Amino acid sequence: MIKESVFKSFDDKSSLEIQLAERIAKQLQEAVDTRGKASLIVSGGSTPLKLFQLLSKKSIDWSEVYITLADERWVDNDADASNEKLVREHLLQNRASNAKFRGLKNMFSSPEEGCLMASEQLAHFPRPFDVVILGMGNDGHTCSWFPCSEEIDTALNTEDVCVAVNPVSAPNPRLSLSKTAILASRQIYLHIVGEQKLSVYRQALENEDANSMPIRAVLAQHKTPVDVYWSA
Ligand SMILES: O=C1O[C@H](COP(=O)(O)O)[C@@H](O)[C@H](O)[C@H]1O
Repeated sequence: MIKESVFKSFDDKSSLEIQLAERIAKQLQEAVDTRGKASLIVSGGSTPLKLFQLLSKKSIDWSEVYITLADERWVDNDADASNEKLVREHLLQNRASNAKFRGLKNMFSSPEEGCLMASEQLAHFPRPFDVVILGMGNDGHTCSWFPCSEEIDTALNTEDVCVAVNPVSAPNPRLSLSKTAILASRQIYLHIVGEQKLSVYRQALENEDANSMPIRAVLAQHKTPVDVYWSA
């Protein structure tokens, strides 16, 4: 059993989103005040929509905040499955419309071909990343570290920033930040909602094989602080 992460439980989704948005905004502004700029890595999927909307209204020097994705589906940027589309529609709005956003998807036809360019685009991001917001799937994946993919070992062990992933049980080829890149951060938040994800999270704490439960690669490490925000 691992107990390194802080677990915060909320009775409802809305209280979680309000408090997490407040905390992230404070950390980003502190980073700008201290180091002149800040970096924020965000996930896609369905969980963070309201959190993004709240964050977008926070009073931060957004023009000094560099934002990218933890992972992307290799689809057009205007496709419904695109994480970039989600971020543009829900986070890069209001005050956050001034942020410096770099997506992971580029003109190459596959994530394997686009991987190098995507990594290079992130070269000017402030490191370590100030804040990383992760989600988690019911199969225990985070970012696009899919347990069903052939690339899972690479995603968890490469020193490269990005990795191409082809999940078998989920749609779309993906480009994901690697474990090495994600852990080179000052603060990671795992944002999960619902009883099923709580159960998956608990299984990940018990299961010693990160390849079959990749979120464990984030939870079972001592390098980077991880706060888990869960609500019913
Ligand atoms: O495919 C993905 O799934 C996870 C979890 O998504 P959710 O819909 O269950 O919130 C997400 O964190 C990741 O960025 C996304 O590409």
